[in-house]
Amino acid sequence: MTEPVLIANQLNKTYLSTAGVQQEVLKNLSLSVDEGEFVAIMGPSGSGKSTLLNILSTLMQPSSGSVMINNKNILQMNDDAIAKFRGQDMGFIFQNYNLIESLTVQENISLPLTLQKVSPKKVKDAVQKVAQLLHIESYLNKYPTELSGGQQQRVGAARALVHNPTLIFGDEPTGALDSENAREMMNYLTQINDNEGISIVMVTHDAFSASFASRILFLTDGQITKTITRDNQSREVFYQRVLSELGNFN
Ligand SMILES: Nc1ncnc2c1ncn2[C@@H]1O[C@H](COP(=O)(O)OP(=O)(O)OP(=O)(O)O)[C@@H](O)[C@H]1O
Repeated sequence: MTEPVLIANQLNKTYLSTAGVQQEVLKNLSLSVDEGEFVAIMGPSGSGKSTLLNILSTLMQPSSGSVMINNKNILQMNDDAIAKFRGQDMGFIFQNYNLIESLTVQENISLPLTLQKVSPKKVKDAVQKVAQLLHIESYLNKYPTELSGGQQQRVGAARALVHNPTLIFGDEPTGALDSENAREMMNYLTQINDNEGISIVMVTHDAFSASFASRILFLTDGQITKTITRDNQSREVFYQRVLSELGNFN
């Protein structure tokens, strides 16, 4: 039986506006993600997707509720333990890549390992391996500004993967890509999910990207109002299903 890598229980999040008005953005939301699962989170703008992802990935605290990752309660860890945990167990892929312009591609990808004080030889080997997988070996010595958007996105993905995380979080990982690069990124995520058993939790508004997931959670007003699973359907058939579900929502 597969074990859950992530269990979120009864999450609530309330923001206080500058005018002092409280807004409940997540409402008693619970979910779990199994080892090796690929989960997409969809929903209308403002439904709480990014807030949920930020809480699941330790970047934000909920108002109440708990989050367990690999059997550890991440809300009870101190800042040092959280930083170490993020560095070792999690990978992040964002829409805007978050690459550091003054560092080369090689240095950007190395960052999670350098921060963990891994030996230079091991860092080099790990970067080579991930660069091969993502077909970016030829521009390891370039700077991010010399690359196209799709290339930068692949470098961001390489950095998310270089330390062998057990869980990858993506916030609109194909948001800035054209359709060809989006397809390539999703094929790549599918490959690491299938071959390395890395679990993926991804927020997207894009039906095409979501159709690569094995399960899709639809969020409305801070609650999961619908879940669909791909089971043994082809991606193409699942894509049609996602489109029709989105039609029901909009
Ligand atoms: N830091 C914050 N302070 C106050 N309100 C916030 C904050 N972050 C988000 N919100 C509000 O919480 C609600 C949910 O925002 P969130 O970004 O989680 O939604 P989303 O589903 O990811 O939206 P989108 O698809 O537009 O990115 C919105 O109404 C937003 O204005």
